[in-house]
Amino acid sequence: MSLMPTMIDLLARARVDLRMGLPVVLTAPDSAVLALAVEPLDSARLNSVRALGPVSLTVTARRAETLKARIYDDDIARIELPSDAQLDWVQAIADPSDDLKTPMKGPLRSHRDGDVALHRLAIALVKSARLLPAAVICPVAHPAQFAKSHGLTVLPLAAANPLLMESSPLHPVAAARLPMDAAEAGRLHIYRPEDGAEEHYAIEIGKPDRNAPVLARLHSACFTGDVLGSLKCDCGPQLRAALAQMGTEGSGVLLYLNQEGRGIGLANKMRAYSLQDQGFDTVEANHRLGFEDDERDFRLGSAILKQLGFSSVRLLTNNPNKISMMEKTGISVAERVPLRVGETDFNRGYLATKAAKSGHLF
Ligand SMILES: Nc1nc2c(ncn2[C@@H]2O[C@H](COP(=O)(O)OP(=O)(O)OP(=O)(O)O)[C@@H](O)[C@H]2O)c(=O)[nH]1
Ligand SMILES: [Zn+2]
Repeated sequence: MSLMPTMIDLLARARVDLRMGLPVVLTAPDSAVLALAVEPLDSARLNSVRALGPVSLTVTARRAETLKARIYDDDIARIELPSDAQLDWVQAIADPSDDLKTPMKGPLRSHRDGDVALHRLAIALVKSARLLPAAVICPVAHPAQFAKSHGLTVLPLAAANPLLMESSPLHPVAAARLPMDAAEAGRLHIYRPEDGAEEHYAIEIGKPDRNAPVLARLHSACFTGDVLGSLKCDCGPQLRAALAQMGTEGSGVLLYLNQEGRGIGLANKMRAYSLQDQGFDTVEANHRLGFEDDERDFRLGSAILKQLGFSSVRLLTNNPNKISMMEKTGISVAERVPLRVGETDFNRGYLATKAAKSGHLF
C-alpha cells in the first residue's frame, strides 16, 4: 500500500493533468464533477464533455465582473455553456485579451442552484497550476468507475481542500557557498515543497546572529525585472540593493520566492502586461484575468526563516502585507527598512498604483 499515491501526490498529479488539458474527477459525498482547465482545452475534449451532460464554465467573481455575468456564489460564477458555443467562445470567456475588441459575449446566463464546493475546488486547482482561472465543469455519475475506465485522477473534496488551503511543508535539499558581487560570504540554500510545486531559495550573507533581528528581504521572482532589467517594475534594482545592503552590513538573508507575477506565473503576468498596454493598471489587469491583486503565499517566507533558525527580522520592504503576514505566522518584524530604488519613467504609474491601491508605503 505504501506505493500508492498519497493525497499530496494526487494533488500534484491533478495539477499536471489540468495543465496537459486532461480532465480530473472531483468528488463530494453526494456529487461528483469532471473538471478541465479552459486554457489548454481543445475542441475534441470540449465536445466529449458536452456529450456527458450540462456543462458550466466556471470563472472567478473577478472575471465575472468584467464579463457582466451574474455572480450567485460570492467568489465564483458558473456560466451556462450555450449549445452553439465553440472552443473560441469558451476561451474568450477565460482570456481577456480580446475583451475590448469583442466586448459583448452574452447574454450570459449563470447557474444559481446546486453545490459550488467542487467548482471552487476546480478554480483553486487551476490557479495552483498557474493557468487562467477558468474551468469547464460537468456532473458525472459513478465517478470511481468513470475515472477508472478513462484513467483519470480522482480528488475527494474533503481531503484535497485542507491541503490546498495550507502551505506545503518545505524541506532543505542542498546548500553551498556562493561568493557574489554584493558579498563574498554568501550561501545559497534550496528548499523543496512536498507538493511538487516550485522550489524556493534563501541567500544567506555572512553568519547572521540567530538571537538578533536579521536584515531580511522576501523577494518574489520577477524574470523580467531580475534577469532582463525590465524598466516596467522596480524588482531588479530592489534585488540588487537588498543584497548590497546585506553585503555592506556583513549579514542578512534574502529569500527568493518563486512566485512570479505576484503568484500568477509568468505567462499570466505577460497577459497582464498586454492588458496594461491596453490602458489598464497593474491591479485592474489582474482582476480582468480573474485573479486577486496578489496571489502570493508569504507563509513560505516565515517557514524558511524558521528553518534557518530566525525568529525576528528587520524587513526590507514597502509592502505592509508582508509585515502583517510575517507577524501572523510567527516571525516578529523588529523594524521595517524602506527599499525605494529603481524608479523610471516606465514604472512611475505602476509604483503609484501600488501605493494607491495596494497600500505600499514609500
Ligand atoms: N501580476 C503582476 N505582477 C507583477 C507586475 N509587475 C511586477 N510583478 C510581480 O510583482 C512581484 C513584486 O515582488 P516584490 O518586489 O517582492 O513585492 P512588493 O509587493 O512590491 O513588495 P516590496 O518590494 O517588498 O515593497 C514580483 O513577483 C513580480 O514578478 C504586474 O504588473 N503584474
Ligand atoms: Zn518586477
